[in-house]
This record gives sequence, C-alpha cells and structure tokens, in this order.
Amino acid sequence: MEAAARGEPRPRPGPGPRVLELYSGIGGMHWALRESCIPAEVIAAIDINTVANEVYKHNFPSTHLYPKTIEGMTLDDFNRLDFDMILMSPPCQPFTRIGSQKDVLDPRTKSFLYILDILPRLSKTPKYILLENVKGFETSVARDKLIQTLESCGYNYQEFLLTPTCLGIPNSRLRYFLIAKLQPGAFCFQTVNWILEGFPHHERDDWKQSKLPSSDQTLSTGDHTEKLNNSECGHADNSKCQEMETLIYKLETSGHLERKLKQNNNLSIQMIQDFLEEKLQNPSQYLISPKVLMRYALVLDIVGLTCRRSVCFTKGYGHYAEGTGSVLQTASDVELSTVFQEFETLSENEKLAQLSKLKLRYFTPREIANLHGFPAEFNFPEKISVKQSYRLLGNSLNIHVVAKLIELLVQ
Ligand SMILES: C[S@@+](CC[C@H](N)C(=O)[O-])C[C@H]1O[C@@H](n2cnc3c(N)ncnc32)[C@H](O)[C@@H]1O
Repeated sequence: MEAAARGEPRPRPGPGPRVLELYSGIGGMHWALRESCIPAEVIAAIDINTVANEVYKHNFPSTHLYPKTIEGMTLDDFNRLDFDMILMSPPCQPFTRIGSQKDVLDPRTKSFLYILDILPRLSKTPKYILLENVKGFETSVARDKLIQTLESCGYNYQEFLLTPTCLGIPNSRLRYFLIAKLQPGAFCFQTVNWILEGFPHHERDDWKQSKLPSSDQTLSTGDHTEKLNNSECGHADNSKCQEMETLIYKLETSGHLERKLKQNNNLSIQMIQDFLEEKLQNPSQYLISPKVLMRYALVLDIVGLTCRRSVCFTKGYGHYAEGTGSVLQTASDVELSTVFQEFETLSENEKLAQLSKLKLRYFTPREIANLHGFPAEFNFPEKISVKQSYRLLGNSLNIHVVAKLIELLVQ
C-alpha cells in the first residue's frame, strides 16, 4: 500500500518545490513547469475528465493522478500531499463573454471557491500559486474573492493579461494569469496593482530591478491590436459600428484587413509554416468539406503559410466553423482577395470552384499543440480521436507563456 493511501505524507522526491496541479487536463501546467527548468516535481494532479486523464497518464505515467473532483478532496487529503506550489486552470465557462457569465453562481465555480476556503486552513500555506483563466476573469467576483484570500494569507501577487504573440508565437490566446508568492518572499520584479499586459522587463544579471514597468516597458508586440481583433476566443468583432463599415471582401472591413496586415508584417513573430507537420497522416480528414466551405466561407479565419497570426483555437475546433480557430490555406500561389472578388454574384458551383482553389484545411492537433508550445515528446494515446484532441487542446494553455510566468514566480 502506498504511503499516501496509509495516510502518511509522501516522501520528498527532491530539493525543489512540491507541486500540486489542479484541473490538470492534459498537463499543460506540468509541461510548462518542465520547460521552466525550475527543479520542482508535480507530486499530484487532479481532474475529473476521464479522456484528459488518459492523455495525462500517457505522458506522465509516474505522476500520481487523482481522477476525482477537487471538492472530493478533504483538508486532510490536501495536508497529506504537503505541497509548496499550486498550478491551476479552473473552468473558464463561468467567466467567458459567450459563456454563462454566472461567475460565482455557476456550479462550475464551486470547486474554485472550495480551494479558496481550504487555502487559509492548510497546515502549511503553499509558497507559490499560479492561476490561469480567460479574459473576463479579471472583472469577476471570483477574482475578488481570490485576491481577498491571497491578501489575508499574506501573499504578494501580480496579475497579467498575456497572449503568446508577446513571445513571438503566431497565435492569439489572450488569457488572465495570476502569480502569487507567500511573504516574505518577494518577486524579482516590482509588482504593481494593475494588470500587466506584457512580461516585466528585467536585466538578466540584475533581476532585482527597481523601476516600475510602465506600459511602454512591457513587451507588447501587437497585443493591443490583438485585443481589438480577438478579444476572447477568436470570435470576430461584430459590433454594430463595424457592421456599418464597408466590407472589402469576405466580412472584412478595411480596419480588419489593416490589422491582419500589421500582424503579418510583424517580423518579431514566427511564421505559421514553422509550426506545421511535414507529412500529415491521413490528410484528407483535415480538408474542409464543400458543405462547410459553402456555408461558412465568409466567416472562416483563413491564414496562409507565411502569415504571422492565427486566432485562438477553442474546444469546438473542427466541429463548429465559426470563431473556433483559424484554418490553413495550403495553396500558396492564390490570393485570398481574388477568390472572394465579386463572390456574391457567383453561382453556387462557381463559388465552390473559387473556394476550392485555396485548398483549405484544418490545423492538425499536433500543429495546434506546436502553437501551444507542447514539446515533441507530448503525444496523444492512439485511441484518442482527432475531435477529442481538439477539445482537450482547446481547454489547455500556452506552455511557453506559463513557463515564463513560473520562472518569474520562483526566481
Ligand atoms: C481549463 S481546463 C484545464 C486544462 C489544463 N490546464 C490543461 O492544460 O489541459 C479545466 C479542467 O478542469 C477540470 N475540472 C472541472 N471541474 C473540476 C472539478 N470540480 N474537479 C476536478 N477537475 C475539474 C475539467 O475536467 C478540465 O480538464
């Protein structure tokens, strides 16, 4: 029988922090911890999703994974785990613009409120906390309760709104992050009581910088334009005033096109082609069907191989066409604008013939994993379907962004 099952604390594996990964999903936090090179060990992960747990176990067979609800863990269970760090991505549906917005009244927030209740009562308050959630969380009651709890427990903390483009990755995924460190531990940068929209600058040899990171001292490669364009999860900004603007082609106004052009000309961001698989297995399954093309062509976010942008991939990718993530134009010799020229005047057959020239396909799960920063060693068990992979990746996070935050948290 294992020590934990006998009610005894687990033996310490090494010198670094012992990490508890809550809402572990497919282990995005675990991969980020590895990338951060912090000498830490995930001593337990907890998630209720059986499919996600299959993927987690496949990639981290030696990590103790609890396939149960967080509320199903007692205070004693948590105390026995004897952890120093919590990494967590609570469910985001209660806080998204298109979700329920029920905030703390949504039953899916219950487990998070339970964690806030447990935190001050732990026999050892963890030294480090990192939380990830959607944009929208920052204005929630749940966030206010989190801050109250952290302040009453004696944490220093910093909030962020970050997207992978600030690290040169051609994918928008604007997310809320909070890192908290138990006092007297101090951060290697000056915290501020507003939300940072880039990573704080620091001198490699002088982490204890004293200057306040003002807005122009943060790395904000295109963040502002991105927020306007992709404020949550890649849904086109269909506000009333834009409906009044002239459409150039597709449903794009000159403003949309200018923004995309600016993103594609931003040389600090890599090209989409750097994230693609060389040879697809069963490529026909990724082609966009004529039915989807005909119904959704105008709302698909289309990116080419040399583009330096893509919109946020959500769990509905490959299933719902609108606002769930970009699709790839594999025909590099065709101009998107020419395909949509006088499109409305064409017959159905002519429309399909035009659209087919683009050779559009979905990104594969591996390619989305690449954009999310998952390393080559990460993979899905064979029995996990493409659709399930999209769902799980859509719920996950950008590894590079979180790895950098873990470094900021611990250094
Ligand atoms: C936003 S996803 C986290 C994804 C994860 N960070 C990853 O990289 O895949 C939220 C996860 O919380 C899990 N979850 C939701 N409510 C839960 C609860 N009450 N107890 C345990 N896990 C829960 C879901 O199954 C889902 O995998």
